[in-house]
Amino acid sequence: MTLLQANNMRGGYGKADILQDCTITCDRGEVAVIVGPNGAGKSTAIKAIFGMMGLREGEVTFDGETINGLPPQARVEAGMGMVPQTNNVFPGMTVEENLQMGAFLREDGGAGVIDKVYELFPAVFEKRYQHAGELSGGQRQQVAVGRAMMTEPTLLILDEPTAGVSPIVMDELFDRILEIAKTGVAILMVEQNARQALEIADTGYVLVQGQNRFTDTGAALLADKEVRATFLGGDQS
Ligand SMILES: Nc1ncnc2c1ncn2[C@@H]1O[C@H](COP(=O)(O)OP(=O)(O)OP(=O)(O)O)[C@@H](O)[C@H]1O
Repeated sequence: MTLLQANNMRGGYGKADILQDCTITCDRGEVAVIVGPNGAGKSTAIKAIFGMMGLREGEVTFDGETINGLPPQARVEAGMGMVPQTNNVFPGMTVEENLQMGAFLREDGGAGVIDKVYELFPAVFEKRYQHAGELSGGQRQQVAVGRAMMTEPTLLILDEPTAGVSPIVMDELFDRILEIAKTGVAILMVEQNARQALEIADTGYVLVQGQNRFTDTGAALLADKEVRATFLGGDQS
């Protein structure tokens, strides 16, 4: 049974449907990446999957249960973790406090998990007593991912984790994300850096006007002439 199955999603803000029959799935240990032009509905798709937006049609199942009616907090309890695109850390709190905030659902306070997060992100460990607002963009993203990991999610959803970071920092973040996937966590990620993201994707979704335009392995999408020409900025290798 696939961990996340979001079938035929239709919905949007107000009267307009941004998502038009959009289907996204993601399984344990798999990296699924959603790419596509600006305004295609990529962020909207993951908002719907996380319960931040209702659907007019379609069904989202998680771990075998239909979760359409559940609010985000209940989805976190069910095993989803979310890293929003912006405002994803508390700048006036220390790094460690940020991580502890991520453990709000845990009865054990997350003591053992914080060590795992520090192991995954040594730079975060080094800065643990600094205010998150003082960190570089890449380090802040690591804290944001670490915060989401504090509930030990089975599905980690990331909205453009590499926005505004340098290529080196992007590679580093993708390496960490792959490491998380190797532990069996399902990763669902929206990315502007489509080429680099598809390189690490087991499955890629090219979304256009709220619909699946292409769905294939990351490698197959990177090799597809039309995808390259239309969505990956030309035919460079
Ligand atoms: N809260 C909102 N209220 C109304 N319309 C919205 C809202 N958020 C997004 N939209 C609109 O929905 C459409 C899809 O937006 P969305 O952010 O999902 O696209 P995207 O593919 O993630 O694009 P980008 O790469 O630019 O972030 C856009 O036309 C956007 O203006």
